[in-house]
Amino acid sequence: MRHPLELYRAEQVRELDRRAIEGHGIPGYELMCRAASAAFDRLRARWPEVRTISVFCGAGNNGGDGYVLARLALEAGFDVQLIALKAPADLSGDALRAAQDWLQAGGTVDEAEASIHGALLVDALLGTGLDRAPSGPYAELIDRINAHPAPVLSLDLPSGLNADTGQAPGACVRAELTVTFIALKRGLFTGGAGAFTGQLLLDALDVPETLAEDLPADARLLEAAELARCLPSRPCHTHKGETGHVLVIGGDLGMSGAPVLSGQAALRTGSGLVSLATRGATAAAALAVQPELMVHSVDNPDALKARIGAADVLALGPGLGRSDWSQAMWSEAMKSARPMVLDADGLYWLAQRPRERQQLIITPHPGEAAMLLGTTSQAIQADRFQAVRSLADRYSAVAVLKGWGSLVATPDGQVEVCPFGNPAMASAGMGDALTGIIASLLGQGLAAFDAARVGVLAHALAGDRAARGRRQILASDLITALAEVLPA
Ligand SMILES: NC(=O)C1=CN([C@@H]2O[C@H](COP(=O)(O)OP(=O)(O)OC[C@H]3O[C@@H](n4cnc5c(N)ncnc54)[C@H](O)[C@@H]3O)[C@@H](O)[C@H]2O)[C@@H](O)CC1
Ligand SMILES: [K+]
Repeated sequence: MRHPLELYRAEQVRELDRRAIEGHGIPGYELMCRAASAAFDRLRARWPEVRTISVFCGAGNNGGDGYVLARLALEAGFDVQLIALKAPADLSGDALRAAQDWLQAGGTVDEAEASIHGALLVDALLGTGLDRAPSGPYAELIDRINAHPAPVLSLDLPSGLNADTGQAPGACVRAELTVTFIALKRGLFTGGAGAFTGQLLLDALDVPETLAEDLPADARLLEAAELARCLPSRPCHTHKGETGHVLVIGGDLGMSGAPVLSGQAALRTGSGLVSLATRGATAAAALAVQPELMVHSVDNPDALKARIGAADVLALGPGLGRSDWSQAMWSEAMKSARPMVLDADGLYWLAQRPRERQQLIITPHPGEAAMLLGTTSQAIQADRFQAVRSLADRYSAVAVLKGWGSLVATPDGQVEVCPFGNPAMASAGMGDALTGIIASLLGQGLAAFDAARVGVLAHALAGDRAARGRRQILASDLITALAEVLPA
């Protein structure tokens, strides 16, 4: 049924649960038992030496999963401590039945304050039902779990994480392994989620293949194989005039490095010709760094117009600045109908003077996204899916929202999520490299959405390749690594 790359909102996963129960006659308690059993199998595979566990159960069905897992572990001869935030008698539905079966099997229930004695902690406090920041005993218990030295297995979601947004509104469990059920929740892949999930595994609970028919996924995960799929191999007679001429426009005084990085990235991604249109004073410095670039000193709009006439694709914004020169260059470039990637101060000018144009890709980080949508970066991060859709809609552009779990959206609401990339990439110039990669792909004939999503993917994979075991990499390291991740 669901392709494993398809991502859903919590409400859609509830609908899948409902269809399994009502449409296919699989009782809710049976699903709960399958979930617990799948998680217990993973627990034993991951921590084969562990025989003592502490299971933390909340008041809903996530807690029910915990009760069933506790019973399965008890029956398998484990020493099981169960700490509950609500007395079994106060539970309802399947969770109540799970708790009754636990007690029937001889299990006991500790209160929230009990000292924790497991060598492994199973987090079944909150799942997709989270509807507010944990407080009181929930927040205290989450803090105690995180302070405890034992590893944590989270059921369905790390408790405290919002399944839709990937944000934790308050305390949130930091798991070493998360086993998620039925379908992938979109919030597991962006925002702050990576800090909480640890390794992530999906178990679809053997529900019928047809369950997700007529239920379009909310978003889709990018996979590495897309690179080879979207970048066909080149015919033997390819020459440099056939692979797109990229013009990078930027490099105000003191900012000549940014367009050079974009230009280098475009060259490495496969552009045959890459030109820079930059300020007279910085042109010589740019040329000295990378002789394969064609560097033009452009001091007025007419000079830029001539350069645009010779190019196939524009990358507008790297180091563009906010001076009169910057504004004049921006206005001239925006008149052209060439496909364009707009980044950095190019986005600053767009926020000042919103306008529509065909074939536009915008690549803001959360701060720039906030500027474009007239809000704060906290508000952007609070719901990145909503933000990237708003950007694409408001600017009639393909929008890339950068940051962990980069998102790419079309104006009609399609969203793809990049699950690659790493914290060693948190350094200056990474965005300039991405701009150059995407512009290069546009120049090689990819449609705007493909150029953006495959560009984000290539950038993240090159970042992962360059980072292997390193704390920090430079944008130039990533650009060099592009050669290793792009198909020949
Ligand atoms: N049949 C099903 O629907 C299945 C559900 N499953 C499990 O059920 C979970 C969803 O169950 P529920 O919808 O009962 O939701 P949860 O178990 O996630 O939590 C809901 C309860 O927590 C309370 N709550 C929400 N936020 C809180 C907060 N910050 N602090 C304290 N309490 C809070 C709610 O008021 C409600 O009582 C899934 O994540 C999954 O683990 C699985 O067993 C698979 C089958
Ligand atoms: K949980």
